[in-house]
Amino acid sequence: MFSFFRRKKAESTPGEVPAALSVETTAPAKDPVLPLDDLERQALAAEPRDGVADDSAERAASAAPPGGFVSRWFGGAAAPAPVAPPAGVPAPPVTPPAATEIEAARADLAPLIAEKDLELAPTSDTAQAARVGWMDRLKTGLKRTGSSISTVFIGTQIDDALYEDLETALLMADAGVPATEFLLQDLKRRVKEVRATDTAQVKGLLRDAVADMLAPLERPLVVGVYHPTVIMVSGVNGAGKTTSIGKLTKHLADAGASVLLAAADTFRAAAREQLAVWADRTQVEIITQQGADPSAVAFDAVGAGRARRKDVVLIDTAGRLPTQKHLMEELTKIRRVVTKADITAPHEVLLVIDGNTGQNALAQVKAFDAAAPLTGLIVTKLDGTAKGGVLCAIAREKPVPVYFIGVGERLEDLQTFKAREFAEALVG
Ligand SMILES: Nc1nc2c(ncn2[C@@H]2O[C@H](COP(=O)(O)OP(=O)(O)OP(=O)(O)O)[C@@H](O)[C@H]2O)c(=O)[nH]1
Repeated sequence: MFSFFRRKKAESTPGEVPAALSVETTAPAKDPVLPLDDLERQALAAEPRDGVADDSAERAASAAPPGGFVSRWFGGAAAPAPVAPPAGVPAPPVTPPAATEIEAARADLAPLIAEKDLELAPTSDTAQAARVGWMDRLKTGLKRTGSSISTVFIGTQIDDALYEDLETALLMADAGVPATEFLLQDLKRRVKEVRATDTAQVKGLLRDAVADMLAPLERPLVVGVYHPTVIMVSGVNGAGKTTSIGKLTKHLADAGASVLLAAADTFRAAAREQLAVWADRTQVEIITQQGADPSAVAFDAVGAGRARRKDVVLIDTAGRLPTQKHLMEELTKIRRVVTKADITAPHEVLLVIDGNTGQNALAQVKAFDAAAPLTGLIVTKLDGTAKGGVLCAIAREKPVPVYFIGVGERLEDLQTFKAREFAEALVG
């Protein structure tokens, strides 16, 4: 699910709900590669880039509230102006608002919320089929490797052997030791509580336990509180970043948001071309600069997003491995430079993980979070994996919200993560 708050027109009377919502119509991208024009360059050049305190550490700490699940912070209805302070003047501290302030901001914005919370719900029969298909394919994957959790419950006895088999099955599905131990204990408690007498009941209780464990990861991606909402997308090579950006762009554009893509993978020509294809398909603009510093592209894109009054700027970054220290540092730099272009940005830092990666996905979450604090995940390729249990490991050991799951290569194959559905697919 993502919530999309419409832009409040500057000329609107306070409290007045604009009759015609002010989201721009995205112009068809005739030439998908749009360099900054002179005026925009001058406007950006006029904005000092120096003297902005690096508040990333403070923000990293503050963006992780107890439990670590609230993935974003709001500046309230009156978001801080997205400009850098004059040179030499230290940046004002960016303090995340308290929960009550967030609620107040939401209430203020309520009349401006488009339609209501928009959800990446299946909009067509095809998408509905893809969703059903994903659940089937996840279950099939688990069966194929002989690690099906479901088969554990074929017998009738609730005994130690059942729990042992279940432990093995959970570990085989890459749930990891801490999550597996937690789930087993939780399950035993539930079994005792309801005095379960047959294994079918136990299976249902395990579904509940997994769903409860994953529930905190089910969070909406909110865009539209900031203009533009700047979303950085990171991940290892081939995880599905560009494809996911394409899919997300489609959903955002369908919801009426104007999107600007930034190809900050400046090394691989194919990566830029791939993003340009998605831009073309979804009819949005894209900023690319061959061979440029990725941070410079990101900086320019944020500036262009403001100048062109975009609702969302999506920054695609190059694939990198956590072991490639210099590339991880580059990610830190991109994030820092984005903050220089807009002191409130990036508003979201997403990590795309390949659902087939299993336990390594957890290591990726930790490593990327250390380089550029994460606010959300997109888990791809869940249409054919035996390792979906890793989400339990993430929930237990490094809880970062899962905004979306990828269940195929088509545009409509991006689904909102639903803990209960996932638990049902995993447990069978
Ligand atoms: N089956 C399946 N394939 C996917 C999914 N998401 C992405 N892919 C495929 O995975 C491959 C890699 O996707 P990309 O989007 O190019 O990955 P990337 O992370 O941008 O790659 P780099 O730029 O090389 O780091 C492509 O063939 C995609 O079609 C998914 O949810 N399911």
